Amino acid sequence: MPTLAFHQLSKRYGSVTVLDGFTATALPGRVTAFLGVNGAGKTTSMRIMLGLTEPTSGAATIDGVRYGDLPHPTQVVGAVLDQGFHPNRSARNHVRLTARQAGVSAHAADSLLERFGLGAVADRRVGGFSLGMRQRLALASALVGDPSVLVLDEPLNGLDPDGIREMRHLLRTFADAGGTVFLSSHLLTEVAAVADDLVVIHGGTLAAAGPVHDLVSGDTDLESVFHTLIHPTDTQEVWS
Ligand SMILES: Nc1ncnc2c1ncn2[C@@H]1O[C@H](COP(=O)(O)OP(=O)(O)OP(=O)(O)O)[C@@H](O)[C@H]1O
Repeated sequence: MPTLAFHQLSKRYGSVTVLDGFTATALPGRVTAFLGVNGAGKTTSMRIMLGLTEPTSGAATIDGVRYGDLPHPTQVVGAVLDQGFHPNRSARNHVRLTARQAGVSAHAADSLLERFGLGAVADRRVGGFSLGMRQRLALASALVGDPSVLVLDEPLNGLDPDGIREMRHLLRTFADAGGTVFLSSHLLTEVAAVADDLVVIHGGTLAAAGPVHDLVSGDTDLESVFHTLIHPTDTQEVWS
């Protein structure tokens, strides 16, 4: 099962440096949460991992191979990024189209819609879907190629409590079966409940990484640990 690795990743847009030697890994069998303030470079790093953005230097690899060099990328990596759904396309057509591109049967696509509770609305246009329904559809599409890696940009956004519980269960099951899950989120309480490992990015570089239980313990919670990392002079140091 694949390890995701960001090696000395840098990305500049003109005079703006977004990533500045960012190095981190996400391991198989683990749910790794990717944290950072707005604009920290999480989406940019994920886009580089998925071959959608070119780094200025460094590389992002999946078991040592860049996404663009994988022979069958959709069978290795499932991704949820900015959900650019065609609003007039039905959920069924959307997943079937993704399935066709991945060389998967329409029947398998339909079963995924059922599995994600979208069977009853499968023929409705996605433009009328709630944010939570879009998240489910995006995840169903990401799983179409039966990948061993999931790269998910804010997959918990817009989900109701049941949706969050289902998502947690799905990610846990996926990782327990050996899969690699790498997800960004600002919902720290939910992250603490689902993640095994954390990767925190700040100032374009790695601010902290490691198992949640090593980083958050005793009377601290993830929120205060995160705050201390991002504003180290505000409070006493939490991490050594
Ligand atoms: N195509 C682009 N051209 C110029 N700047 C960009 C481009 N894409 C991203 N940026 C900038 O890079 C920075 C990092 O953006 P990014 O979306 O990666 O952050 P993020 O950590 O995902 O933020 P958020 O938590 O708000 O989603 C931002 O300042 C953003 O404006």
